[in-house]
Order: sequence, then C-alpha cells, then structure tokens
Amino acid sequence: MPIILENVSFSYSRKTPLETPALRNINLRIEKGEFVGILGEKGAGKSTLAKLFNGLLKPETGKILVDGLDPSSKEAKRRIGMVFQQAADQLFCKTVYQEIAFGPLNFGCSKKETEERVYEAIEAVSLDQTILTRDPFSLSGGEMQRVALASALALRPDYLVLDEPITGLDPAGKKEILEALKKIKERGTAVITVTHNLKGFFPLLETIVLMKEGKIVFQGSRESYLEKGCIPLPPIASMMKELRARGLPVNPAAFTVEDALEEILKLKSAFEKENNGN
Ligand SMILES: Nc1ncnc2c1ncn2[C@@H]1O[C@H](COP(=O)(O)OP(=O)(O)OP(=O)(O)O)[C@@H](O)[C@H]1O
Repeated sequence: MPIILENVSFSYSRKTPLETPALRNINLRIEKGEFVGILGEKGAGKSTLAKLFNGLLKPETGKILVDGLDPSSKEAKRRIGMVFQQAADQLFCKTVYQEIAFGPLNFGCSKKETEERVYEAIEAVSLDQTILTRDPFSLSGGEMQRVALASALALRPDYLVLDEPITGLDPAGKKEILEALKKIKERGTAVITVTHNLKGFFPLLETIVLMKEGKIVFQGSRESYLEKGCIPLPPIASMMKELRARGLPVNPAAFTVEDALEEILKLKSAFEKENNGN
C-alpha cells in the first residue's frame, strides 16, 4: 500500500499574527519501492511536507495515510524512517552499536533480533563492523550520515524520508550516501528525498515532485519532467536546454555526461559530413 495525501494544507503558528501558510491543498501518492525527489526553491514547503510523512507535523486540513495508517501511530513510525541533513543532531548514544540498536530495542525486539538488525543495517550502508564500538561523534560527516541511515534502516522501514541528506558532505561522503541509497532502493525500500543537489540525485530519481509556494506544480516521471522543461535542472540537462535554445538539435532529455558527449559527437559528425559534401 502507498503513502497517500489528500487535500493536505499546513500553516505554522496557526491562528496567531505570525501565521505562515506552508502547504496548500497537496495531493500526492507515493508507492512502495519508488525513488522520489522533492524539488523546489527555498521556502517552497519541501521540509514541511517531509515532516508530515511521519507525523512530526500534523495537517491542518486534509488526510494522510501511510499504508492505510495514521502517520503518528507507532506502526506507521516504524514503516517510515527519517534522516535529516544534520545527522549529528539525530545521534545521542555512546557507541555506534547503541545508536543503531536503539530503535529496534524501543520497538520491543529481543537482544538477538536487535543484533541481527544492527549488522544488517551497517552492511546496507557499507560500514565496517569495527565502527560499532566507536563514539558516533568521532566519525566523519559521511560516516555519521551513514550511521543515521543505518539507525533508520534497523527498523526495516518500507519508506525512507530524507531531508537534504548529502548537503554539507565532502565529495567522498556524498558518493558514499548516494551509493548506499541506491542499494537500499534496490532492496525494495522507497526513498523519498528533499534535495537541491540535482547533480548527485537526478540519475537516481524515478519520480519528481516539484513544489512552489506550498503547492505541487509538477509530479511525474523524470522523463516527463525533462520533456516539460521544468526547472531546476541538473547541470548537464541545463546545458542541453541552452544548446537547443541556440539552435543545436541535441536531445533535451540527456542529463548524464555520457549522453551529452554522445549527442555532441553526433553533431560533430553531422557537421563534418556536411562540410565534406561541400
Ligand atoms: N518552524 C517554522 N515556523 C514558522 N514558519 C516556518 C517554519 N518552518 C518553515 N516555515 C515557513 O514555511 C514555509 C515553508 O518552509 P519549508 O522549510 O518547508 O520550505 P523548504 O522548501 O524546505 O525550504 P528550504 O529549501 O529553505 O529548506 C516558508 O515560508 C518558511 O519560512
């Protein structure tokens, strides 16, 4: 079953002079196993939407169901793992083992079952077992983020909701997280991520939700996002769009370096043929 949002609206500081509408009339359906990117400018409502998925915020109007359950129920919270941008804020135990074991123990798993889940989770994010005895605060940014991911995975969630999971990491840290997420999605967990980093995430996204001023202005496949010329675009797709605008017949749906190279080489060979013919 999916996550369903029907006519959801949300305002901060409701019924006060500081009332700020953040989401207006959101309708959205996220299927199990999807890789979804929530895109949009600053203040568009992306983080607010992410916080509604697991009951951190409650809709002012409308309805949210997680596999048919209220998002603030205990079972829905188990099904939706959340990881925020600042992983350090989510970590609070003395060792990485305790950190990852916290969720399963809290949900009533036995010591043996918890241990199995801890090992399964660190394997899913490609961390070595030697990390388990370390203090989480002695880790690099990328390692901390993977421990936060592993902690969420130890509950064997069906959906993983991430808010800017690679912002602030160095290139190696970004690569580690992106690889871990690819593996997690391949195992059948839906990954729903708020991101500005299209260079890193775009190749992984299957579905895109584009937000503007608290509303969803596009939702659909990556291909239709590119066809419709939505913005923001990843750098390569931006370049292809610019080349087309200048009259070069390149494919606007190309967004990887390899595809762009192929398109440009095609142009080169067509140009050479034309020149040889003259
Ligand atoms: N705690 C809060 N109290 C009051 N207003 C808030 C709060 N958090 C967000 N807002 C406002 O709600 C609106 C949506 O914010 P939100 O953080 O969801 O946007 P966003 O798309 O995630 O932006 P960013 O990319 O900057 O994180 C904005 O107008 C923002 O100023």
